[in-house]
Amino acid sequence: MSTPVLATAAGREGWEAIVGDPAGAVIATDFDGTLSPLVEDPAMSRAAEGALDALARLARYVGQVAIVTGRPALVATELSGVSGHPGLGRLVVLGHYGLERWEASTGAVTSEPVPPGVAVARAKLPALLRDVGFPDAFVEDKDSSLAVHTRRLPDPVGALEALRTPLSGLAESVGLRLEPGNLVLELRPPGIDKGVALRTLLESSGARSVLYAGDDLGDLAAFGALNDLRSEGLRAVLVAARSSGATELADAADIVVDDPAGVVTVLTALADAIATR
Ligand SMILES: O=P(O)(O)OC[C@H]1O[C@H](O[C@H]2O[C@H](CO)[C@@H](O)[C@H](O)[C@H]2O)[C@H](O)[C@@H](O)[C@@H]1O
Repeated sequence: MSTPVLATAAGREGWEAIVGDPAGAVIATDFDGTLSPLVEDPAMSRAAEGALDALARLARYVGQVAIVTGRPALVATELSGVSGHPGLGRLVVLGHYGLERWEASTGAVTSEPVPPGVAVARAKLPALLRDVGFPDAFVEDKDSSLAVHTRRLPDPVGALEALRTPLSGLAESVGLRLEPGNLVLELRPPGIDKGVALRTLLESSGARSVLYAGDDLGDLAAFGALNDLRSEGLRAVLVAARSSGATELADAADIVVDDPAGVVTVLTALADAIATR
């Protein structure tokens, strides 16, 4: 498979660094919209065809392969099907934007404590949604955070906008942060994001290079951290999938693809390049 179009010199340097020194590389990818096509019901997300095989091929050569997701680590593990997948025995899943870490080698999850504000928000949320006219908004209770989805409402974008201010008020009143995503508003603990999670992973694995793929606003923090780390000498390839339509991410990427199938193509091309170097 041929090398994908790398729009920037920094991206080309990152790609060459990974191919030339795979043992020093981390391959990290978001789950929803990047490894798995977006679907109406979050419980129905599955890894795209070929995604796990592409990751497993890369895992033979690189220092670390990881999924960095807003999902709870065990949920992402289950939906993606990574547990027990051949070749993914060293994979890690950083869940809840880094609050949790699942290791394929042990099957164990480590996690930070959940702030008490989550329980208060959980109790107040149904009445708030009723009061503002969206009693049918789907609330995904992720234990450490609460995601209010509008995808299945009659006017998903209008509902998202109408819910932003009241949910922001609720989050603030209980010490949480409101984070927007693709037709979702999440009330989650402060101080965690994919930038912090990825930086910690890269430091602990002594990475000299990284490829990170994402699709949504929650991935901007990871892109930001990688841009900062580039000025400290890390080589990086930033991949954006257009799944969620977050143009900010595509604008900041070295490689832009349409969807998870495109991400699989990029991962496969990288594995091919390493295998034939
Ligand atoms: O960090 P990620 O792995 O991308 O997770 C971000 C959120 O993804 C999920 O919501 C998104 O995907 C759903 C399934 O395709 C879709 O229905 C929803 O509209 C999207 O926003 C997940 O449900 C959230 O918990 C994650 O935080």
